[in-house]
Amino acid sequence: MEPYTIRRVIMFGIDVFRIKWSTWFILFIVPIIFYCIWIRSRFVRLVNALPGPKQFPLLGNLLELSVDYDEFLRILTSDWVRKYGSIYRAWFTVHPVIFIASPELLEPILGSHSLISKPKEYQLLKAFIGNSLALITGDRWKNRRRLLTPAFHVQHVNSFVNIFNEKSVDTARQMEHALDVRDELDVFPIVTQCALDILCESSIGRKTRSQEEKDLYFQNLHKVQMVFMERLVKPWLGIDWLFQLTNLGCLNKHYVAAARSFTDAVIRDRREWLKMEMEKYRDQGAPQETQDDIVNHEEHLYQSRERPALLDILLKASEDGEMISEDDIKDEVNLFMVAGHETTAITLSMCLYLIAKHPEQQKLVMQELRQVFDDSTRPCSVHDLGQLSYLECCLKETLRLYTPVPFIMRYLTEDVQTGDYNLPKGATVALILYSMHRNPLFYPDPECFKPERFLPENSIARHQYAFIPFSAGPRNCIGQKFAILKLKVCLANWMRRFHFSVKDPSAPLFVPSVEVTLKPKHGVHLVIKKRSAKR
Ligand code: HEM
Repeated sequence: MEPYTIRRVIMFGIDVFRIKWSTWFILFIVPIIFYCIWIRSRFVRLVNALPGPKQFPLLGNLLELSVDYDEFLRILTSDWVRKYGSIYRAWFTVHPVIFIASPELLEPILGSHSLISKPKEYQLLKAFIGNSLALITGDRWKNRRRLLTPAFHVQHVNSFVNIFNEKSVDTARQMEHALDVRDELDVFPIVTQCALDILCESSIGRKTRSQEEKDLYFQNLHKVQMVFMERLVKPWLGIDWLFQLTNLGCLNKHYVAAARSFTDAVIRDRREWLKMEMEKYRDQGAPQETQDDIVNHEEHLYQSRERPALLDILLKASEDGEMISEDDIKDEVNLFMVAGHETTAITLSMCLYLIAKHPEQQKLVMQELRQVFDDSTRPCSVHDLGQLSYLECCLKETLRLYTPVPFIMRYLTEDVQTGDYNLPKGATVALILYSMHRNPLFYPDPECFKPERFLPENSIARHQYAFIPFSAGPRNCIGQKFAILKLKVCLANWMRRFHFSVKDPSAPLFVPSVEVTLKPKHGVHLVIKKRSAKR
């Protein structure tokens, strides 16, 4: 070999060696140095000052949490609360989450007007609910919340009682038909449909879509939530670009598009209806009609009882040039459809289940219903609903035992002192409502269904944050009043028509499974008998 060539080979070898070392340095040494500095940082020291399971470098507690969802939730909501107490931390690789299950400890967070940010975990739902109220923060959230709040004012919500009556009676008819074939029924799907129909009519639009479209919507919604849980349990799937490359990422795109197409169609229905109404009006009024008359009529349509509150407000805001785009409207509608129907469907199903399991409490509810309605199946009025205080206790006890939203999360934008701990800015906290609602300190014999806990005389001494199924503070559930009214109407209408029981009363209370909201894992199977002598 020529000396020149030998020299070049040697130089190349040295270059490769050099490149290799610099690459090694960048790939391994620099991250290790960063890691060593970070592990000694104030943030990590404060997080690790909290009790919690021993973590492995880089992996954190991932090995213990690489289990199926039910197990994952059992560990977080039960095992670790019992082992480490009402506040503990767990590491998801290098991302810590601080879990809190005590009213005193979560009050400084939920009660604060500045701690309203949501952590990155919620962004996993962004493809589905985009920049909707539940995901945005800061001034954008404040403005949007201000815009939507009037749709949930008491008078407005009260005006939906007729729809609640009509839809729940339709559902009662469906139950009756189903009973011609069998006496035991899984009420969860039928109640879920009722909840969605109510939401479509009262908040979003007059029409619900066809049965096939609704079924498809439910299926896709379920799949979107399963993907969300999968990404939560497997943090590497939380990296968007990586997720998009996976098969699950492709499937998710399809599920999201299919679920969103249902709500797009609902909005389209609404717009078409409005256009038709305006055309009808123009055809009737025609030549002497002034622009003012047309605007007044438009106003009338927006305010009419036939027009749904929420979508009206959004459409009107977009027409008035407020900061809400067509995509924002779609995102908002998607959020309300899912937040409004799933939570109420689970509460209704579980309340029926608990009442079916507890004949004594069912008798007490029936006594109260007879006092208010005699034996009639007439529609409920707002006044009637105010008198159903024992039914309300049953509802609250259901929300305690089967809290539909078991976790809520916040991102700390500032340090927070709670109890003996200083929680650092930048941390993610998960408030475990499900565990807090089963704390024997506030609820002796917590697994038992005891609606009397919520009688006023038994609630006075309880911490105001010990029962918060609708969350609390500035970012609480905007649909709370709507939900309570809807739940009461449905239950009052169904219970006056049917007696509910379970086939095997000695069977243990079933295990719920969790997606974003709590779900009955194997449905809610009840024995239903028609009550006699209705007027
Ligand atoms: C039993 C029924 C319901 C329960 C238990 C429930 C529970 C909750 C909870 C715990 C939150 C707070 C979530 C968080 O902080 O991350 C929330 C927020 C929300 N809920 Fe509900 N909800 C119910 C019904 C409804 C209904 C009927 C609607 C609408 C029609 C609704 C719309 C919303 C919206 C839009 C938010 C986000 C509020 C914001 O971020 O400003 N919810 N809900």
